Amino acid sequence: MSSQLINGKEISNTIRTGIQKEVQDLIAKGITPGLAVILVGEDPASHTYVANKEKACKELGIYSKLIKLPEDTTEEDLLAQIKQLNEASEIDGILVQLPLPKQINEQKVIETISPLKDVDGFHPNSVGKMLLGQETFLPCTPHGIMKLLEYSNIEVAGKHAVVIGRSHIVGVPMGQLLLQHDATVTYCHSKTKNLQEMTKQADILVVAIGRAKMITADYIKEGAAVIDVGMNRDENNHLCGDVDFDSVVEKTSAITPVPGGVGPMTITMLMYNTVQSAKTKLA
Ligand SMILES: Nc1nc(=O)c2c([nH]1)NC[C@@H]1CN(c3ccc(C(=O)N[C@@H](CCC(=O)O)C(=O)O)cc3)C=[N+]21
Ligand SMILES: [Mg+2]
Repeated sequence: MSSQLINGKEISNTIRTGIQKEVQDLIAKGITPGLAVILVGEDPASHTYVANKEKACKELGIYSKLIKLPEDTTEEDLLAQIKQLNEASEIDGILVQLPLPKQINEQKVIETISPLKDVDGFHPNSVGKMLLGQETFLPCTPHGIMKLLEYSNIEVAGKHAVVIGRSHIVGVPMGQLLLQHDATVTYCHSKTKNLQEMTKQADILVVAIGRAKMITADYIKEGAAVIDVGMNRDENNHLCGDVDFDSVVEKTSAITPVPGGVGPMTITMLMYNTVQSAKTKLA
């Protein structure tokens, strides 16, 4: 079967063109959207993601403020920084890059961010609203995946969607958004028995495990759409996903690559949320 390559880079660019227009309109009205990114420590992958976020802001005309803090930053100092940003009128969105060093309680950090500036959609206030189907900031990766499906004309309603992974950042909200679009949703995780039996029922399979190339052809139903959230390094230090792309591609009707699939969409939806936040300043 011939498979559709879901080009996240291209879909991102299409959506970013629309966002750029919105930014220009806001700037014309005296409002420059602003995003603050706090990066604690020296994790190289985090530095790459943050650099990509900065680049996207620059391209779209969004003001970005990067705050780099040392690995040994205290929780108290980080919370104080966040509180300042909560009050800063030039800042519409606050993102604290995860994971954080072990001396810092992530949940406490997330709950300190003003829900009005929670462009990651991780605050309990945002999570609760999402669960209830109320308007709020949606978490960027699951929201980006819904956009990939939409722009690729992959129907969700009535389909069996299987999500592997139950993180608060990806798996759990992913299943919820798919449910809201009328999919039948199954969650799988590390304690799931007979994972292959589950995934072989998926019309739409979303993989967010964090293990390089774990999902091979044996896990895939013929004609499935496969979305790979993984971001790993293989034995040659090349970026790769959780899906063994070469093994599964022929069985799929559509599939995302890594890189160039979900990653760019995560950043695009962050830009989207930041602009949505800035728009609340309009009279
Ligand atoms: N508070 C918070 N919010 C996040 O949204 C968040 C986070 N913490 N911590 C880490 C994860 C991961 N993440 C990615 C963003 C962009 C790419 C991305 O741009 N990927 C490119 C390639 C990147 C590369 O070249 O290494 C691609 O897939 O094409 C990947 C991963 C956001 N995250
Ligand atoms: Mg993380």
